Amino acid sequence: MSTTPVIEVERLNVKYGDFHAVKDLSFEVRRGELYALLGTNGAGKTSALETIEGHRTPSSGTVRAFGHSPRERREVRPRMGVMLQESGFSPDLTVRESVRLIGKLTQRVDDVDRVLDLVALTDRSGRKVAQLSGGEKRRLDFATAVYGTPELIFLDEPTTGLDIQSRDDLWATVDRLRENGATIVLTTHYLEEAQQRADRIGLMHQGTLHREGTVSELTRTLPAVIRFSLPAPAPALPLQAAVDGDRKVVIETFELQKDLHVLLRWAQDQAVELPDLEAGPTRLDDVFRTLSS
Ligand SMILES: Nc1ncnc2c1ncn2[C@@H]1O[C@H](COP(=O)(O)OP(=O)(O)OP(=O)(O)O)[C@@H](O)[C@H]1O
Repeated sequence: MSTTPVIEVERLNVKYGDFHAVKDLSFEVRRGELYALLGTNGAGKTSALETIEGHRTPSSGTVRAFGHSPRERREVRPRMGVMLQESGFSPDLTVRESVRLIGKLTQRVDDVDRVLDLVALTDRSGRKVAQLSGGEKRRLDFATAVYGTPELIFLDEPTTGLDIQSRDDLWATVDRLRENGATIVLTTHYLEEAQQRADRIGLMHQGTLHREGTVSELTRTLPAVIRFSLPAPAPALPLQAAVDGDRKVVIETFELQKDLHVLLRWAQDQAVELPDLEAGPTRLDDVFRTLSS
């Protein structure tokens, strides 16, 4: 199997007139990976992805997909499925006509009924796009990415507007595609989805890639947190803590298990109850907050 990365981005810059939207962005996506490109609003994710997808020309830098420039459309386009934030299907087409059109535009081969079933739109196939609900439209957008089972799939905020069942269905489909070797590039503002699913994450802010790594690489630089309410009066705490005016306590620690043990032993010895006790590792949300702060 080839070890060439599926996507190689080197010092990519995207400018809109005077506005510098993507600044010296470099990253790679390896075959079979789920890479999540995350970031604050306006960070430049869509601009970067549109360039990789071949919809936009870089202001400078290089982008390669399967070792080719994305502008070599005939080489690259049939191998990549793209779910944009909005696909812009014609409102007058039916769902079935729209799905058939995906095949024509992408030059990928698939069975229209199979794809309709995959995105749970079989019973809407005769309906006009204009009559679909927001979630149904999003599932039709998903069809553009999965039609013909491409090797590389871009999902730009795929679950926005989807109910929980549709989200689960979408991720189950993505899991099956990955089992068959597909490479996925994801952007989402639902960080828990990236935390659960991404092999690696790139965090963008104001056009720049600030951090990159696995979830544990990104979160291990920040402390875990223990929280509880402290009844009054209470003996002195056994650990360094921040206590606010409502007697809510926050303990930050890099040794969660050890410090939790110390706290619980103290509470038992002192017969102190700890209402609202919760303890957990650092979440991606916390890493994210450090980006924009
Ligand atoms: N065609 C354009 N002309 C001028 N500015 C643009 C254009 N497209 C995007 N921008 C600007 O470039 C910046 C990056 O936009 P982009 O859509 O790439 O960000 P994003 O990370 O995808 O944001 P979001 O998470 O909000 O979708 C934003 O400030 C946006 O306003």
